This record gives sequence, structure tokens and C-alpha cells, in this order.
Amino acid sequence: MKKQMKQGAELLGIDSLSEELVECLLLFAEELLRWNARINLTSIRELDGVIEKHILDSLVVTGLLDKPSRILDMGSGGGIPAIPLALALPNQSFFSVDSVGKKINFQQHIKRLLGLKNLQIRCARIEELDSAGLEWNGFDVVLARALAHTNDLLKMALPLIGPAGIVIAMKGPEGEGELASIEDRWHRFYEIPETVVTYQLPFTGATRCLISVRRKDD
Ligand SMILES: C[S@@+](CC[C@H](N)C(=O)[O-])C[C@H]1O[C@@H](n2cnc3c(N)ncnc32)[C@H](O)[C@@H]1O
Repeated sequence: MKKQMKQGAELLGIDSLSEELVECLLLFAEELLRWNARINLTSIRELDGVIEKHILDSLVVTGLLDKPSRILDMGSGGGIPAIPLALALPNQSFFSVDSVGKKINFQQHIKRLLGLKNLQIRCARIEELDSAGLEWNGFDVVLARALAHTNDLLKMALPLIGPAGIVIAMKGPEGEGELASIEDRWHRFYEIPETVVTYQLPFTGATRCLISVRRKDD
């Protein structure tokens, strides 16, 4: 499995993964499946599927996170993409939010197990998070994977993102269509799109799309 993870990363153009990082990512994947027998964290049941569709897919975002940032993952579920990214980018600060307590308990377990100091975790509804009430005021990057339509993500992110911050929507093949249907009102607040990256997962060839949108300076 370690070889598969490294090979997949190479095929996706992700910077080479250290042995220690691969071990941590693998442990996360195994724990995700172990807890999945009791609580619903993922529909994927096999380790190779978790590695490709959750871990490697999360790591593709590292290519868009080049400078030290405060990063919010909205609706992170079992910690995806926040946990693989926090492991891969120890100098970036992550804040992971989901409204389901059992999923947050799993993330807390992983944080303890892997000693993840750059990850904060909160059980809350996104709409009830107010940047003024957070320790961090205005995120540089807001991520969301499999949470909602891009229009809804832009609405959720607006009160939480700082000036010139970016929203990255992690999408499947529907991404291009969603981009075309972004409502006019969001062009007042965001540069749409900042970038779009379309890629294929390395083993199944499934299509993924990263839509990146920058908030305009106030
Ligand atoms: C389909 S799952 C995706 C989880 C994870 N991002 C992934 O890619 O595996 C969507 C997650 O968003 C959470 N969620 C949905 N609406 C939310 C909201 N308004 N506030 C916080 N979390 C929310 C759900 O509890 C669920 O865990």
C-alpha cells in the first residue's frame, strides 16, 4: 500500500512523500475504515480506494497552497481533506468543521494519535460559525469537498474568508457545469474563476476538478 501511495502521488505530480508521511497517511486510512464499521465516515470500503479517492485526491490541493495560510475545511466529515493536508503541510494551520459529533470524535482521535498540532477541530454548523467568534479572524483559504453546489459554498464561505482569500471547491466531473452556473451576484465578491484544475485519479481514471475563486479586496 505504501508503494501504491507513492506511485499515485508521483503520477499526480505531488511532491515526493517522505516515509514518515506515508506511514501517517496509511494509519489515518486504516483508522478511517476501522471506525467506519461503527460510524458512517465513507462509502468506500477498501483500503486502496481510500488511498486513491480520499488521500491522494486531498493531496492534489497541496499544489494550490504555496504560502503559509490559515485554512478552513467546511464539512470535513472524516477529516477529508483537512487531515491528509495537515499531515503533508505541517507549517500551514488547519481548522476543520463538521456538524456531526461522531465524525468530529473520529477527527479528535486522529489528531491525538498522530500528534497533529497544526489542526483545530470544531463541531458546528458552518452557518453558525462567525469569524468574529473564532480565534482566527478571516481565513486565507476555505476548502470544501463533497459539501454543496459551488453557489452554496460561496455563500457559506463569504463571512469566513479574509480579503483576497481563496475558496477551493473540490469537485467531480460536475465541477465544470457548476462553474458555468455560478450566479451573477457572486461576481461582486469573487474573481470567478481564479483557476480551474481538472485531473484524473491515477488508478481508476475518475475525473476530479478543483475550482478556485478569489475573494475581491474590500
Ligand atoms: C458528503 S460529506 C463530505 C465529507 C468530506 N468533506 C469528504 O470529502 O469525505 C459532507 C459533510 O458535510 C457535513 N455538513 C453538511 N452540512 C453542513 C453544515 N451546514 N455545517 C457543517 N457541516 C456540514 C456533513 O455532516 C458531512 O460530514
